[in-house]
Amino acid sequence: MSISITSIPDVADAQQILSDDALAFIQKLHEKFAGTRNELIAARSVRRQEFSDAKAIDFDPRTEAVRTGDWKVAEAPEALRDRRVEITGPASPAKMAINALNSGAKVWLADLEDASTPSWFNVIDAISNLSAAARGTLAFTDEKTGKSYALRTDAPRAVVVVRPRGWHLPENNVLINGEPAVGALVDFGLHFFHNAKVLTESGQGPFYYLPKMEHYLEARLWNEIFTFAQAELGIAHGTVRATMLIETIPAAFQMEEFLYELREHASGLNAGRWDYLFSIIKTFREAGDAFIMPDRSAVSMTAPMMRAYTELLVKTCHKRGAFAMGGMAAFIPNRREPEVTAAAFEKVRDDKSREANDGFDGSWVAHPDLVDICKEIFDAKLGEKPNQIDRQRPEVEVTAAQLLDVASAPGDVTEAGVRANLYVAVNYVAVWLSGNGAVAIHNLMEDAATAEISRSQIWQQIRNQVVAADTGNTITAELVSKILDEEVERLRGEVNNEEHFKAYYEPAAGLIATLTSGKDEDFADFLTTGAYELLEKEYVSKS
Ligand SMILES: CC(=O)SCCNC(=O)CCNC(=O)[C@H](O)C(C)(C)COP(=O)(O)OP(=O)(O)OC[C@H]1O[C@@H](n2cnc3c(N)ncnc32)[C@H](O)[C@@H]1OP(=O)(O)O
Ligand SMILES: O=CC(=O)O
Ligand SMILES: [Mg+2]
Repeated sequence: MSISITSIPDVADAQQILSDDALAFIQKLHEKFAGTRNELIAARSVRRQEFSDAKAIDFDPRTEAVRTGDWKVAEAPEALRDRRVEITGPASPAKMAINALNSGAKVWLADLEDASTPSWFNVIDAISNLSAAARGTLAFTDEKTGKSYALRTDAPRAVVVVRPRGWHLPENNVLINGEPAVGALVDFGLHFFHNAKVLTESGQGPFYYLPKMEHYLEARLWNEIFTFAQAELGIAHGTVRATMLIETIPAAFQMEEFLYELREHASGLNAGRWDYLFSIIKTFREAGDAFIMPDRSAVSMTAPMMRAYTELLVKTCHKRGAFAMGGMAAFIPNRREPEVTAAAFEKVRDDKSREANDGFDGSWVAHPDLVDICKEIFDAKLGEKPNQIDRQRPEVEVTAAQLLDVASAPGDVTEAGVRANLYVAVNYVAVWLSGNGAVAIHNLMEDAATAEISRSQIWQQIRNQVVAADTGNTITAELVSKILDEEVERLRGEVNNEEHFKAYYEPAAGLIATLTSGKDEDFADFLTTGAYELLEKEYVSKS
């Protein structure tokens, strides 16, 4: 087997990050694990069709012994015993990495996933920033503003937990025998190769968040990867700690199995609510009325199916000695608009209070100005304790029917909701193509997961001939196409820069038009797969 790269991105230490030794490590990971990854990805769509045909999923009787057995995950290392507030955000640009590390949060989820466009520049810049952060040398001067950024030394910095790409995305800039590498293995492998030892020696470690898994065999694969990588670099078995996102509907039926598979490396589970909603829509997209979700803006964490999901997650984690981590409230403060900030603070306060009261051990925030609110709420709940893993929830009993009870979610499907979804989906993809994987739109954080909900809802509404509650119109491909044209024109006016519009918004609109058609052949498993192909095109910039 041979490994090559398409180019060296314009990042100061890119040569070193892409050294022969580092690439040889990626190649070994690929040789050992890419085949299994490919099989597991292929198995997803077979199972998805079965779930949709059955209009149901159930707990697997074959793994009953895991669910009833007496076992626990490995004890948390000191650096991960207190996770009451975690800030998420991309690891590139460096200023965001520094802002996150300095934010006062206990943990920084350094994101190469939902919040990141995986351009070659961004991937290598992220690894470069993570490497400098691990060594305490990360610094940055913003050429536009002249502002300098340095790591704080007056107070503890956030512990770094890296989220590699989901299993589905390739890395087209690393070729193994001429074929694209697996994005997740490149992200995991480069961070591990360069930083695992340094982090371990400094009292942290190679800590990861694992996204978008659909089956416990995918967790088993990660466990094998960790075991191999540790042995290969002479790092003690069990040094890696991974928090798995439960953010697909099949995964909700396998929380115990996920923790069991990774028990020697597991830190906990996270309730990734946005991808979870997307996964419900995706899995049951043609399964009829019982799975039609109300407008995205109407679905909240208090909907019965979301309560069932989070209650089961807390119960399962604490039974197994693992952390239960809350998810992302998408409301974003705005330093220039105090009333927006006040509204965001109130909504985030409600969200984090519910999570703390339910027994979560900590939660996520999307912006540095939200760290104090989350911290204050968990401080009040935890008192002197670093977490509330000792709080068992024996009273919680969650059935398959409750997890799948989409019909009870209050709210309607409206044409206004269709319009909002189209606006957000096109706008987000355009920003993504320009190199930013997260953006505030109408005071909400939008990232790959939230945009997935927007585009998949429309496909589902067309396919199931849903009637809009506000206009009485049936949502058809023709109606969506008309609204899409109107929203694209609106965006053209707002962007007010024809060159920029043509470079990013036109390809984004084309992609969204295809993905929302309601036709089987157009439902892509992931929006970012098509967007990634567009990234390759000449008119889309590298950073
Ligand atoms: C579904 C999920 O997976 S959720 C997890 C994935 N999503 C995310 O991680 C999104 C994280 N959040 C963000 O990326 C950003 O907050 C955005 C894009 C939503 C908004 O960013 P901006 O428009 O830059 O916000 P704003 O202008 O208020 O930022 C103020 C300052 O805070 C910084 N900042 C904002 N959010 C973050 C963050 N998450 N991490 C680090 N710094 C941040 C900005 O860089 C800026 O710094 P500066 O003053 O030094 O220039
Ligand atoms: O990754 C988190 C989510 O909500 O999706
Ligand atoms: Mg997600």
